[in-house]
Amino acid sequence: MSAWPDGYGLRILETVDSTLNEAARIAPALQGPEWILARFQTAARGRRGRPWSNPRGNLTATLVMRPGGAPEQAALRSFVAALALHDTCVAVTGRAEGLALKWPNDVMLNGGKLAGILLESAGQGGGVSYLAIGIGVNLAEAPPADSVEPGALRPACLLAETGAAVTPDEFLGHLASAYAARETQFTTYSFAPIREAWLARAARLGERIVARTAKSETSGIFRTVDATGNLVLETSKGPAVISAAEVFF
Ligand SMILES: O=C(O)CCCC[C@@H]1SC[C@@H]2NC(=O)N[C@@H]21
Repeated sequence: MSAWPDGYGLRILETVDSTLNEAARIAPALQGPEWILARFQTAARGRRGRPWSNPRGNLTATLVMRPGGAPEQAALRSFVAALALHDTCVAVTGRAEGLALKWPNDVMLNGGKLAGILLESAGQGGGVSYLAIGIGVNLAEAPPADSVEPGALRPACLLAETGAAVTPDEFLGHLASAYAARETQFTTYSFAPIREAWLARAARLGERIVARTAKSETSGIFRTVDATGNLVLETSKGPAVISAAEVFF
C-alpha cells in the first residue's frame, strides 16, 4: 500500500451520523487536512438531499481541510477528488478499462455508478472556513438498482465488477496518497492540468447528454468543462454553460 501522505491526519470512527457532520464538528480546531473514515454511518447523505446507502465494507470517508482562497477555487476540489478516486481505482484493480468520470464528480465503472462525492463548506465574507469532501465508494456491495431514481445510473460495485476485494482501509490508504498528489498538482499549477486529466477520463464527451435542474432541462452535445468547472453543452440555441445540474445519459 502507498505510504500515508505527510501532513494529513486520520481518524477512524466505528459509528457516526455522517462523516460530513463530523467534519463540521472538528473543523474549528483543525490543525491540517484530516481524513475521517467511518465503519458505519447512521445518517449518510448523498447529493440533492438523497440518502446514501452505506453497507459495511464500502468506503465512507470525508476529507476536511481549511483551504483558504475563494469559494469557487475551493469547489474545484470536487474534480481533484474525482481524479484521485479514479487514480485509486486504477491502482487497486490494476486497470483503467471501464472506469470513467461523470460530471461533476461521479466515478463510473462499466457504465454504473461506483462512487459519489459530496462537497460541503462554510465561510464568511467571501472566504472558506472549511471544506469537507465526502466520498462514498461501493467496494463490497452496491445498493439495489431500484433504489435509484428513473434514468439515473445503475449502482455498481468494485468487487462484483472486477473481482477486486479491497477493504475500506486499504482503499483509503491509496486514496489519501492519490489525493495528496492531485492536491499538490492543483495548488502548484491551478486547475488547468486537473481539468485536462479530468476531460481525458470523461464519460460521453462529444455525445448528447441531458443536464437537469429543479427548474429546467438542457439537452446538448457535451463539448467540454470550462476553466471554472462548468459543463458546456452545444445546444440548438448555441452553447449552454451550466454550473450545477444532474447529468443523465
Ligand atoms: O450523492 C452522491 O453521489 C454523493 C454521495 C456521498 C456519500 C458520502 S459517504 C461519506 C460522506 N458522508 C456522508 O453522509 N455522505 C458522504
